[in-house]
Amino acid sequence: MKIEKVVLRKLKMDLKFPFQTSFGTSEGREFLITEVYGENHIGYGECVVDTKPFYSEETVQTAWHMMKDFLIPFLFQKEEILHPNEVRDIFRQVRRHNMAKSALEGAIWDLYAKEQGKPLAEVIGGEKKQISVGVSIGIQKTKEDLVEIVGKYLEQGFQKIKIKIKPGKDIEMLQAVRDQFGDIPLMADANSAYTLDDIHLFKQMDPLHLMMFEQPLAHDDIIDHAKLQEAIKTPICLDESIHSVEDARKAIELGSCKIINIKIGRVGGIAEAIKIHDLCKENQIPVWCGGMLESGIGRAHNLAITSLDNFTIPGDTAPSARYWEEDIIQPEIEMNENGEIELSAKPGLGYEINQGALERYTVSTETFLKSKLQAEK
Ligand SMILES: O=C(O)CCC(=O)c1ccccc1C(=O)O
Ligand SMILES: [Mg+2]
Repeated sequence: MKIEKVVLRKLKMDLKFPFQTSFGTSEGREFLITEVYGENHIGYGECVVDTKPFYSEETVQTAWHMMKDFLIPFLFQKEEILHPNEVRDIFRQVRRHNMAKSALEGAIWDLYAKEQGKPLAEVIGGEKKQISVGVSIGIQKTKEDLVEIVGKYLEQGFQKIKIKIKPGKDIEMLQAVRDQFGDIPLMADANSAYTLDDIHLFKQMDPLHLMMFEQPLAHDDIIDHAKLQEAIKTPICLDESIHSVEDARKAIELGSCKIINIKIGRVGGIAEAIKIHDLCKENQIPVWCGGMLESGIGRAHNLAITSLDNFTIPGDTAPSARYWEEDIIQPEIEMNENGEIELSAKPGLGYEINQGALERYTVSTETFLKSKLQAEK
C-alpha cells in the first residue's frame, strides 16, 4: 500500500439516550474518523476517544495532536506498507496513545482488505459468518426503570445483558433483574468503581450467578483483582487494565481474571487485539468484544474481530439503531430476532459510507498529504 493522503474528521453525534456509567453520563459522542487513501481505495477507521479523559487518558484533542504531529508523519516516512501488521512497529516510538494509533491502523486494515477484495474478517482469519450480540445498559434511576429496559432488550433478542453498576446501585438493581427474568445471561460492569474494601459486596453478589464482574477495581490494577478473584466464584473480566498482549499475559499469570474484554482502540489496533485473542485461546480464557458507543465504522471493525473463534461470549456489539437516529454507514448494522448479526461478505469493512450523514456530523476536518510533508522537510 502506498499511502499518499490521510484525512482526519471530527464528528459529533447525539445518542438516542443518555448513557450513564460509574464515571459519568454521555448524551452523545465526539470522536474522530480517519480516512487513509491508497491508490484505488479509501480505508476508514474510528478513533474511539471522548472529549473527557474519564474512561482513558486520551481525548479528542490528544488523539488529533498525536496523529497530526507524530503518527501520520511516521506513516508518510514509509515508502510502502506491505501488510497492516507493520503499523505497530511504525508507531512503536510513541508510547501509549493506543486509541490514536488504532484509528490509523484500523483504516489501513480496511484499505488492505479492500485491495485484496476480501472481507476484513476473512483477512484476519475469522471463520464465523454470524456473531452473537449482547447489550450494555447504563445505570438507571430505579429498579423499575432497569427491569423495564432489560425486558425491552430481551424482547429484541439480545443474548447477553450487561448492567453498569456503582456503589449504591449494584446488588439491589441486579437482584431485581434476576427476580424478574430468572436465569438470563447477566453480567455487571463497574468501570473501576470499587476497591478491595468492598470485598464483602462482591461476596454478597456471588450467589447472583453473574456471568462475570467486569473491571470491578482500579483501571490500572491487576494485583488487587487477583486477590478479589481468589475470594469469589464469579469470574472477573478485565477491560481498562489490559492495553497489550503483555498486560494480558501478566493478568493471566497472576490469576487476575478469567475472561478478557477486547477493545481494539484500548489495545492499539487489530494486530494487538488478535495477539490477545490468540494468547487467551491458548490459556482457555474466553474473550468478547467490548464497545465504546461507536459509530458504524468502529462497529464494523468490532464485528470483524468478533469473527475469530475464541470470541465465545456475546459482545457489546449492538446494532446501529440502538444508538443513532442515522448511522454513517449503509446499510446500517442490523440484528435478527435471535440476537445475531450476519457478517458482511463485501470487501473491507463491508459497508458503504453514508456520505451525506458523514458530512452532516462532521464538525472539522484536516487533510494531510505525503507530498506536502516531504516538501516541507
Ligand atoms: O454499547 C457499547 O458500545 C458499550 C458501552 C460500554 O459499556 C462502554 C461505553 C463507553 C466506555 C466504556 C464502556 C465499557 O465497556 O466499559
Ligand atoms: Mg467496560
